[in-house]
Amino acid sequence: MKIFSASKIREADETTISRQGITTGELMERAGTEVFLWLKKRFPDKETVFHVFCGKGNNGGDGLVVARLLHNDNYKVVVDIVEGTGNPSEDFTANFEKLEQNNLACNTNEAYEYKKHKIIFLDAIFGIGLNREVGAEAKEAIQRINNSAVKIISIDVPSGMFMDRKSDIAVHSDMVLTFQFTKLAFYLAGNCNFIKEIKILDIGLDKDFIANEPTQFFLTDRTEAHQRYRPVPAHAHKGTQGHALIIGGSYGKIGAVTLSSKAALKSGCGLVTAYIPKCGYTIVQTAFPEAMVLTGGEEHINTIAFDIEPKAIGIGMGLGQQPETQQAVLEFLKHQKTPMVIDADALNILSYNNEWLNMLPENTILTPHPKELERLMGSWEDDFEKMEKIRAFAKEHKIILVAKDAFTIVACNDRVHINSTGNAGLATGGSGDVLTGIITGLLAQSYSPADAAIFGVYLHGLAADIGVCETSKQAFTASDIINYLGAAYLKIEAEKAQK
Ligand SMILES: NC(=O)C1=CN([C@@H]2O[C@H](COP(=O)(O)OP(=O)(O)OC[C@H]3O[C@@H](n4cnc5c(N)ncnc54)[C@H](O)[C@@H]3O)[C@@H](O)[C@H]2O)[C@H](O)CC1
Ligand SMILES: [K+]
Repeated sequence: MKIFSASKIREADETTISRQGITTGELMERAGTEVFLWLKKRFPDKETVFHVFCGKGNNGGDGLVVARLLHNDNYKVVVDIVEGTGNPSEDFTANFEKLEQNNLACNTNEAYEYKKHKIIFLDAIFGIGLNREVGAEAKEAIQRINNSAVKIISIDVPSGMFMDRKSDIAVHSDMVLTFQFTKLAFYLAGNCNFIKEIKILDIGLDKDFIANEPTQFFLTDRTEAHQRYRPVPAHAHKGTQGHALIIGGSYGKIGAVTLSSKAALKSGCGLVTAYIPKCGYTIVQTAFPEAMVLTGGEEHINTIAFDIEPKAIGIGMGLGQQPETQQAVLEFLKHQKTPMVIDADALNILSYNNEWLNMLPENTILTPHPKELERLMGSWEDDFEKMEKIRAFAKEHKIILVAKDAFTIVACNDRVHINSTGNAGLATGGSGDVLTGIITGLLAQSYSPADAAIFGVYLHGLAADIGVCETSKQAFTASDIINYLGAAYLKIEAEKAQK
């Protein structure tokens, strides 16, 4: 799904208004109606009290439409107009006048006579138009909302959240009902306390505009994942499904390379060879009998040489950083042409030798966690700068950067793909090793590097989303990601079959 900037969203609005021959007020009515219908379905009990906080811009206008529709449908509605939210917009004013015509009073400050659990706060103070720091009055309203113990639903965006820079204070929403497009700011680590759940409401913006307008940002949702997914051909055999080579491991870290190798095979490739130091030979052969094993070095890898022809290579998991290993990795990378995923210690070795980055074959995939990312490309001030640096870094070195985080980012071909699956259960040792294995396995199956990275990250998160429902987040382990890969594939198959 495309992610547009606030200015592109405004353009989508204007195009829709002109192509569909409607007024801005009619579009606002449509947006408000979608919110109303969603609320009505979710909260059918007419004793529900909706306390609507409205700013004076168009987001507040949406709030007024919702308040009126709820009131006319016999819900209990309280409206507060928040001061210090700019000059009233035309459509805000028009809807404000309609409140009175519908006998709905504002700012009555009535104490609720209702039981607390039936109150919902609707947040319509600011939308995508926030363009300066929030002033005292709006801040007070945001704090009042946040300090309440009731359910908070934001219209379009949590009020106070900037779309293009770091936000200091914003509403902590339980649910954001956002119009037509998801927003980049929703996925940034610094904004994680502001949103629990997102629901995108279709308000009928112009389809051609959406399809044709370019953007650099995408959400890897179900549709994007399905487009990249490649079912196993009916006449496949192990020779056609690709051979993955996983290079890593050192004394005490053979588990990393074992996990990675298993994940590669479970992602669907035909054959897996693990290249490890000798100390791991019996461990890998025993723990993972499906793998073939090659060795180099005793307790750490000191040379990388083989006469097999893998279709993809994953390197770095549990590798260690012994001087001999560093030398072996650099020598190896120098001559590589095979599609490759570079992770963990192999990444660290690269970051001490930054000039080597330009020698990597085009579209090599790098999978750093935040600390490894910082070592590679330096630090960042905030999430927006981080995103920009990731994009520029991938472009400069002609590589694919998979920046692992709560919402993992894949930067490739001057585009940024934000993943939508996964959960805190993935914050567990070895989950990165599994991801590298999955991506390498997909590469071996002839997925393009971009598809392997984007779909691999999605699949990894989906396995965790399915898995934690049965294991809990606490008890979920990296091995569980591998165990639930099958369920993730089946879910994708079932979704595709439903279409
Ligand atoms: N396609 C859509 O998404 C639609 C969106 N709608 C809604 O419209 C808002 C955007 O409306 P806009 O009037 O541009 O902005 P806001 O309501 O977010 O508020 C801007 C308002 O507030 C002033 N302002 C900005 N920052 C501050 C500040 N820190 N302190 C005080 N005042 C501030 C600014 O000058 C404006 O006056 C979008 O989010 C949707 O909710 C349409 O209704 C339907 C289509
Ligand atoms: K809002």
